[in-house]
Amino acid sequence: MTQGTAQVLAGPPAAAALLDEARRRAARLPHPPHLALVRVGEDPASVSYVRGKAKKASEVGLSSHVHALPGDTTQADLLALIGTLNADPAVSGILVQLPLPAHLDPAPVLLAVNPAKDVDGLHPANTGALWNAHEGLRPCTPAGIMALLAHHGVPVRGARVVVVGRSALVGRPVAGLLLNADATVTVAHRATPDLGAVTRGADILIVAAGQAHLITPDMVRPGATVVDVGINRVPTEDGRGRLTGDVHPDVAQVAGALTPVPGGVGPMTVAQLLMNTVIAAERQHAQPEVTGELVR
Ligand SMILES: Nc1nc2c(c(=O)[nH]1)N[C@@H](CN(C=O)c1ccc(C(=O)N[C@@H](CCC(=O)O)C(=O)O)cc1)CN2
Repeated sequence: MTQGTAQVLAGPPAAAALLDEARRRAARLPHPPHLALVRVGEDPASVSYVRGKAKKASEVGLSSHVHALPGDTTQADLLALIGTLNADPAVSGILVQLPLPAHLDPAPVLLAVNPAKDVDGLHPANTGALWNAHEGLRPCTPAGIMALLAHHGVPVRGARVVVVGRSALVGRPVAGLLLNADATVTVAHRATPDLGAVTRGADILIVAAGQAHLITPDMVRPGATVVDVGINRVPTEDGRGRLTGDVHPDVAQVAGALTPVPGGVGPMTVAQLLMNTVIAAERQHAQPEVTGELVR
């Protein structure tokens, strides 16, 4: 039972709209915004994501450079590169691809990025701004989810939203963005007893738990909007593997609307990164003093 009745909330058209806006706004700036992509090691998924980000950047008129560091790069060398990129006025945005190899501690690395260039929105200055509803750069997947819902006309204001997952990359920041948009937000996680009782209360259910098919049809209110953020690679007979989400395909029989995996939230992450780079470049153009090492 994989063919359902739920409306498909497709990512590509929403991503295309965001990319069009990024292209238009970038063209108004005196110089193309520049995105520095930092990757450490050769994790195949990270190699592919960073390559995709650089390709999309050039499609919307941004310049980019991939700083590919060897897998045995030290914390000090990585921090030194970030310092150089912070101080370079030609660099509009800096993204450090995650996860980093196990010997590197991501917290000081994210803290080292100038918040004005933090196009991943993960510096505490930006996460604090998010939770206080102040201006700042927003994390890409959460902001992409909000743009996806808006593109497909899903109202958030006043909705009961349940977020499953509390990661720094998705669960926590998307909860903050939803609160700022006047939703009533519940965050559930692995210690939540009777998860189904919580998720059945959702008008909008956002699942970023990293567990394939965690959400089954009995856990979804009929007609609810379900956003599947999971990207799980499951083995196939040909050995190539297949992507599947955190939401069981049969949920399409119950939900009113559902994001597919692939082709749902994923493309929004990259589009939002490029939009963030344009926003960062616009602010730096208006306020050149924040581009150096002054702002932490
Ligand atoms: N510094 C960051 N690291 C990571 C982030 C992030 O936002 N910032 N997010 C993820 C990975 N990611 C981007 O980096 C990402 C994941 C998925 C997609 C995507 O378009 N997925 C496609 C399927 C792609 C495939 O076939 O493999 C889809 O869902 O349709 C883009 C970006 C972790 N790291």
